[in-house]
Amino acid sequence: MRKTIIAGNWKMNHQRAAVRDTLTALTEQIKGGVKPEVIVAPAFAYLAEAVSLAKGTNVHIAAQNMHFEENGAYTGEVSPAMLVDVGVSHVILGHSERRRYFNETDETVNLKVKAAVAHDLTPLMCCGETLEQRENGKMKVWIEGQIKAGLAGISAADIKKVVIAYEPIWAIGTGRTASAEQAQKVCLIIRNTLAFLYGAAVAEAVPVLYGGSMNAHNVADLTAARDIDGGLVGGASLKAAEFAEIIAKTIVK
Ligand SMILES: O=C(CO)COP(=O)(O)O
Repeated sequence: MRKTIIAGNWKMNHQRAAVRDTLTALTEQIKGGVKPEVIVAPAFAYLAEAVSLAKGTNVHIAAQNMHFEENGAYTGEVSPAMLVDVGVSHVILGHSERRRYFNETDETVNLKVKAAVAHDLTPLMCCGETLEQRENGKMKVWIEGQIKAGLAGISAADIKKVVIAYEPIWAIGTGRTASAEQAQKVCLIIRNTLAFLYGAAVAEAVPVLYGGSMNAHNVADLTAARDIDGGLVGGASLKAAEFAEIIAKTIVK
């Protein structure tokens, strides 16, 4: 059975007081036994504080990015070892905003996925197509390419430590969610690509999440789909009550 995961990507939102208030309220609201695994990704500045707030609760803390090197002259960067050192357990890699605004490529994403796995950090590797690619019939080839390139050199043993997030760029922050049918179709493409690379049994074990305007109204529909194993939630994860509702309505198959 695959894990079901709901992850909140806070992006560049929430300063110290809001991090504290939201995490405290969230852990309170979901403490009575939670079915999906819950992850929250605050900004770098608050990771240590978030880890200490989440200690002893069922919320895991993720970073939103990292460098692939251990240390060195990389001004402004944070290494995998530093994330582990502060108690972070997961890391979002290759988000489309990082690809678009910070020149992330499949090659750098791949180096980061390898580094994460080597440090026992669980990577949430993102992929997703633009509206133009979708409308031009290029979605399948694009997604397969992102998965293959992002996972190059990752062994069958290590892929079991990886989570994939399908985030169609046209659905992020737009209020325009992919329908459950559209999202399932792409998550199946991803699983078939994993099966091509690692065999069907291994592919069945890898969680594939959907992200893009996910909310309390659409989460049940989306997570009921066979190959959607949870969500990577942006805007709707910023308020504890709304995020807790999403978690509560997630279908764990
Ligand atoms: O990018 C996302 C999560 O990583 C999705 O963002 P929204 O849920 O705000 O569309």
